[in-house]
Amino acid sequence: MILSRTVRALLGAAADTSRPFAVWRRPNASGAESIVGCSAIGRRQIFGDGNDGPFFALNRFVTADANLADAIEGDVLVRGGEITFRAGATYAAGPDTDAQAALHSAAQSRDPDAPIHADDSGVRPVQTDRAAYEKLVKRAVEAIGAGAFRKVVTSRCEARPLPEGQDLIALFEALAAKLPTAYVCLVRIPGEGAWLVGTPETLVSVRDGRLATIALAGTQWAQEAVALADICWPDKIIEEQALVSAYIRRALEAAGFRDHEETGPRTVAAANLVHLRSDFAADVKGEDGARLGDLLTRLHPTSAVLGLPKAPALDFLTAHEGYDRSYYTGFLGPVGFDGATDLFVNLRTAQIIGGTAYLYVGGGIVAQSKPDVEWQETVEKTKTVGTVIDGPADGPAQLSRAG
Ligand SMILES: C=C(O[C@H]1C=CC=C(C(=O)O)[C@@H]1O)C(=O)O
Repeated sequence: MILSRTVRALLGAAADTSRPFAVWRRPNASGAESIVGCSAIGRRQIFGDGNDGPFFALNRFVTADANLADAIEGDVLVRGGEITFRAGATYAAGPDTDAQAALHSAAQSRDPDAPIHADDSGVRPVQTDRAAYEKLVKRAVEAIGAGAFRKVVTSRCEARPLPEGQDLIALFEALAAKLPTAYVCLVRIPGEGAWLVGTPETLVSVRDGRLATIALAGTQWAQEAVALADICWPDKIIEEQALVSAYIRRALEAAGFRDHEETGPRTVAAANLVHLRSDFAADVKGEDGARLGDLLTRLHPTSAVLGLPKAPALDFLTAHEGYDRSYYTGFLGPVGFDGATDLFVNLRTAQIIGGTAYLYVGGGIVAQSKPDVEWQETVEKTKTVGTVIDGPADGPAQLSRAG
């Protein structure tokens, strides 16, 4: 998937004029879609009254209200390669406002081949080295042993330099080519760098009157060629994933979606990794949004990114994790875009500030977890986005080994 020169020029003009944009390729889709905001990032309610998208939502790991997100307004949309501009309640082929006209004219005079960079400003996250991460995991296992919680998801950040003059869109295209089944997106936020994401995890999707969510947990990585169906999971991981499924089931029921369907767990591939995944679906035809908003606030952050029970797990992370996750393990995605809302957990992700990519990675810790294995799991997880940061794209990622 290669963005057209016209779309490249539009996104480049947005970057040059400090306007936020998001460009994404949905799982198994061939083309990309985009939203460009003509104003700075604002705040929007995702589900509920007054939600008249489209906009692109971004929420942080720690948030007072998951249903109230940072938002890139849908002032300009790109669908099927076609650019349209918001004109009141509809979209037109040409600009309708002065801000849209200014963006359009900046796009027309921009060299489409000129690279698009991330701003060099933004708060750079603190990195955690191997010794400190293993100490964190050991501490988490001790807290579980002392009965503080059953599971906690610890994480860390690692910086990698980008090649000189690296183009953000080239990184996005390379990642999309590598990860055909992931949700791949690039969000450029003036003053805060950009996020490059290749996530396997849907948080909530609502389209055609159906709601879908998943419980994703447990990680193994490649050792030798094994068919997905033949991959065995230790009891520790089966229990860890079952905890996440139980948590999602409870959230669905508490929000009033009692007649939901559940399938799985089954093994799924995500780049060089495999996970256990259960799928949940419910009929939401005629919903006014209140129950969906309630569900979102119950789901986020799920026990796949925080732990269980949530409150003591968060207290532990606040006290010991030692850095700000920012949008990592938050969620993002288009809202009210062609009548659908698709939110994904911000995993397998890098924040790019200037010429540096900050990779965020983590893993679920339970009573039997071993610090060195948990460290290795985070190293394996850096490879999902790291594959395009460290080298050129060479076709879709293959699961060659499992263990
Ligand atoms: C927290 C991450 O992964 C989560 C999602 C799938 C599997 C996970 C695990 O095996 O621990 C994590 O819960 C991450 O990739 O940074």
